[in-house]
Amino acid sequence: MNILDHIVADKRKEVDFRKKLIPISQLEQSVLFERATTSLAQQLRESQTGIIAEHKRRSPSKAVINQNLNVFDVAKGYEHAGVCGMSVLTDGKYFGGSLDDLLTARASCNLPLLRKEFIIDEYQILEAKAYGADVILLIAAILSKEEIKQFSEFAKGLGLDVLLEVHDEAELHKSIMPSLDMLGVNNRNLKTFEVSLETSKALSKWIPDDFVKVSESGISNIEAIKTLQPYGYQGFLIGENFMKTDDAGKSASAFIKTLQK
Ligand SMILES: O=P(O)(O)OC[C@@H](O)[C@@H](O)c1c[nH]c2ccccc12
Repeated sequence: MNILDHIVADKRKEVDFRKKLIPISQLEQSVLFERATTSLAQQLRESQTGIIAEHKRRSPSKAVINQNLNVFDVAKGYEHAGVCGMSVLTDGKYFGGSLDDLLTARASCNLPLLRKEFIIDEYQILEAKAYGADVILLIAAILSKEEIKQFSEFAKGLGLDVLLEVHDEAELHKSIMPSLDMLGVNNRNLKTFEVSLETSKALSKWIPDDFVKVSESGISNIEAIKTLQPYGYQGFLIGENFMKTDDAGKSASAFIKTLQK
């Protein structure tokens, strides 16, 4: 089994347990369930910079990135920096995140929030909504075409944007459907952790213009963005580069200022 198989196997157990603990009716009673969401896709279309900044404490590929920052400050800092949206890792076992992190980010800023999670069940989409997300991530590598359709339509019904993540041509071809807002190309192979911006370049031509193109992972400098923009990318998901510093918001701010020059 590769790491992704392990994550998904653990996730199935976790979701089964959560379902027993908190019934859907309770999730639907969250005040946030009625909140009007903000479209990240729209923000990216209107932006010159397109930065989606992530909160990530650790990852299976890098071990600890930073355990010392608090989500409330990071969210405020990112908002202040002028990012388009924030991604919040909610997986606990492999990334050290939680749904509480999402809630804290929601309480701290008005940015569109992406629930960064390994979604394998509609229940997790209801959780995303109940904890203040505006966007969900769907990962093509762990879902069938039918699941992508079912989950994305379900999310759209709740007013959430959908970012669909792919890593190769086959995943992309099975995924293109009208219920998605953004197509993300992950430069990191989640099975081997290899990172290459070439992945974004190679796949861009297969992404129809009606989707906002997002390049994810391994972006650590302005040059990477300048290289990817001509390929039609309008969104750039950056985690480690900001999170590894003492002040993620400040790093994002400096990055965006340089990008605007
Ligand atoms: O820290 P980086 O290299 O800037 O990457 C951020 C983000 O793209 C990455 O965390 C990510 C992309 N897709 C995922 C799916 C699950 C978990 C994490 C991810």
